[in-house]
Amino acid sequence: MDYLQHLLIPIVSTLLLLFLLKSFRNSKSTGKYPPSPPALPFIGHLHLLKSRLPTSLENLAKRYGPLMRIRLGAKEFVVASDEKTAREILKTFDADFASKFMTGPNTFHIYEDSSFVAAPYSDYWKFMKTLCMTRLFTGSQLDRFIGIGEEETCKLVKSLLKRSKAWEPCDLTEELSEVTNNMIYRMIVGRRCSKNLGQAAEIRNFILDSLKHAAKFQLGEMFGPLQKFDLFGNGKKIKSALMGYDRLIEQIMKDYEDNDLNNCGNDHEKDVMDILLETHKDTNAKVKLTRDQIKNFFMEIFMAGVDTIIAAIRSAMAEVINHPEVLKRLREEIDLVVGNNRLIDESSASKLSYLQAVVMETLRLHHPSPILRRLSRKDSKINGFNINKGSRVFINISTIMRDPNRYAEPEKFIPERFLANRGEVKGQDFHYMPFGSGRRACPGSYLAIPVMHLTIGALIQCFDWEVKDGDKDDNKAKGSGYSGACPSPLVCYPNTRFDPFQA
Ligand code: HEM
Repeated sequence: MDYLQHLLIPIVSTLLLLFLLKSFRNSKSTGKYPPSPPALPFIGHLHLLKSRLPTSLENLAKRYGPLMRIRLGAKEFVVASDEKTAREILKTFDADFASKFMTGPNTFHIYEDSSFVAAPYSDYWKFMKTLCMTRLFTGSQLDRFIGIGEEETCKLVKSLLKRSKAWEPCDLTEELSEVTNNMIYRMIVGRRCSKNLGQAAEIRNFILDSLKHAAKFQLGEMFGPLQKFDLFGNGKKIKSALMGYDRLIEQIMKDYEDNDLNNCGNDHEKDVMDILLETHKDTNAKVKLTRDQIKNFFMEIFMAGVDTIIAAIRSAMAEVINHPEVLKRLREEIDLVVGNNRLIDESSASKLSYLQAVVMETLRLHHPSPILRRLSRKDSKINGFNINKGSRVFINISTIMRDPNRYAEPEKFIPERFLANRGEVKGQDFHYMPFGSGRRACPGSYLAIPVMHLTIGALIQCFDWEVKDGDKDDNKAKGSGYSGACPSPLVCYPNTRFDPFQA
């Protein structure tokens, strides 16, 4: 015991001294660095994050301003919470903040340093982003994806017609989950595997499993030194789920390779896997893609694309069900433009301005991924404050998109506000940026928007909706975690209003 005391006293005193020195240094530089709430030793400001991350950060910003510093365990963050500060970071100094940082318990990732979504601003990231914007998610691939979207929407409507006939409730979130997952899967590997949609479900299960165990890491465990000890065995479970995914995707890749992937000539016939494997084999390509990078890219596309779309459609449906006046106006518009003898398709959806306004308002009020991340690549000055190279930056778009100076009654669902002022989703309005902005903006917006129009349009055109337990859905994000895209169940009865297959 004596021995232990002799050992502990100097360790604790040294740590305390280091902490006091650091606090003193920080307090001396308050004029130059963004303000920060008082921190506790070791945990920093973790104790101040009492609700969902975006809400906690919003509450702190009300006291400490639109640019503040916080510490979560061992890691320091700068948090931007208003339009002007966001514009500085995402436009004026976009290149200086074009890197990102990994979140989550990375120690257990099996494709180390292969991320695209969290990659630093590197040759690999630039190469992949250009590929996304020129071949993977635009042009003929976008046309292919919209065709897939229309087919999957038809399947969804047929499945709901059956439920309606049997007066069975359905969990709309679950139904949307299958449809959206199939869409992304078919876009990626549809040329070879479109018949095997069981594989799509398997991939989703592995990825969901890994995310479920990752979510069990407490913020303190995630940002502190405890992560590598894997105290509760969640790291091991993450690894095991990722290995399951790896086996499956490896098998799919081999199947493509063994079956002569160069079989199809133009991009219109290729799927995303074709294009990536072709790039992988191209000896003249600017960047040599590794197998791990391809596998990780697909996993990240599932993560970035599936739950965001599900969460957004789910929130839109709950809002429309909760607001009968919105439902009525939406339906009148659909009936007028599409008529009552065919199912809505993409070309008619693009003419429905109220439907588009409903989607825009949903993404403003219920954003599935409410915090943008950046990593500063050099020392800079934002709002007159110093930001050091290597600072991790959070941009709280959930707060920015509910700024009362920009939006009257910001907590209310009012699609009409986007009729008067159409706005746009490409990230040039820094008070409305559901797909982010600047170099790191979302490359999937061109896919997501038409799918949302199509699906919501079809659900409103064909069914009346009744929430199973009560009149309304509370439409609150249930996730306490990081991304916010935790779509909760929406159990309701679909009541057939129009059957397009009998028309
Ligand atoms: C409603 C649906 C979606 C929403 C709300 C959404 C939103 C976002 C946001 C806010 C970002 C971060 C942007 C930034 O930091 O400036 C992002 C990044 C990204 N999204 Fe989406 N997204 C959606 C759908 C999709 C889809 C369907 C795909 C692909 C098929 C996709 C792929 C990506 C990728 C790869 C990134 C990382 C880009 C980079 O780091 O350069 N997203 N998304």
